Amino acid sequence: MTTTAPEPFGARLRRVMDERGPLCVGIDPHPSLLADWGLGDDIAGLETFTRTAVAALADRVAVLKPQSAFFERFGSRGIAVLERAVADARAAGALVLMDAKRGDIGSTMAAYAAAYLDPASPLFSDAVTLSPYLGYGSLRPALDLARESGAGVFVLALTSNPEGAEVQHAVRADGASVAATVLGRLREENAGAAPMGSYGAVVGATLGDTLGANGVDPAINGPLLAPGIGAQGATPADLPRVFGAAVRNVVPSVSRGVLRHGPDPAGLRASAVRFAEEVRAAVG
Ligand SMILES: O=c1ccn([C@@H]2O[C@H](COP(=O)(O)O)[C@@H](O)[C@H]2O)c(=O)[nH]1
Repeated sequence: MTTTAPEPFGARLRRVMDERGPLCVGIDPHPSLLADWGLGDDIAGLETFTRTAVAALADRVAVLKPQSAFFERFGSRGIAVLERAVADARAAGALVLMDAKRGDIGSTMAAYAAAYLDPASPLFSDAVTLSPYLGYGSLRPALDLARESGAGVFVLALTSNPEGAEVQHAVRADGASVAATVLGRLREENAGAAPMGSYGAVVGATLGDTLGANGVDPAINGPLLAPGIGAQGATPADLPRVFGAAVRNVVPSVSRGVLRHGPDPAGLRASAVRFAEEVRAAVG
């Protein structure tokens, strides 16, 4: 029996970015948003919020990014809502990036990889966010399983929050910063991939021109998830200054900035369209 290799995440992402534009919308059911939408801070509220957001957006944005923490806080019933959201979003044509920021020693990392990157898992997603702070090499089980299953990863490099710099700009004995080291490893992982690799980085849209000032090159021949647009103060117009020539691989991400326009599905869609237009105007 012959089996066909799955199409790599990088190729699938490039295609949906070309078709729909590169916007990623986060599904972050904050307690305050549930209240604003007239919903209870309970499992019924979580379910209505999530279904509404997915139904409004999954047939038009490139990527939906559920924030796992907001589902985990409801225990197993929250995870069931998350599983359903992943399936519904993928069925409507969006790629799902599970924002779980997992990272652990290699043997445990293999279990996290099985949870998100094994197609047999109920939480299988097109990609997952990973934290490299147990050492980039500890992520190997996830990197290998992603390659096998045609999934992707986004490794934290330079996060959008101001506290990240003290760790990420720290300089190693050889003079390279932690962030530049993570980006360099991803560049190696993506070498030779076309149209782009499946190993992405998280680089905040909030960073202004600090990348250049710190000698960090975001060109990794892979996708660059850029959170921080909207509630954290960045705008699509900031993207060229942050990313320079690598801006073509940027997946700009906004959560509360769109979700605050719910619960009316038309309001959510109109907001996503506005952000998408601003991205197109800024990036081309
Ligand atoms: O550097 C990072 C990495 C991840 N995030 C996540 O993105 C969303 C941002 O939500 P907004 O409402 O658009 O501020 C959230 O889930 C974060 O955990 C990030 O902000 N920065």
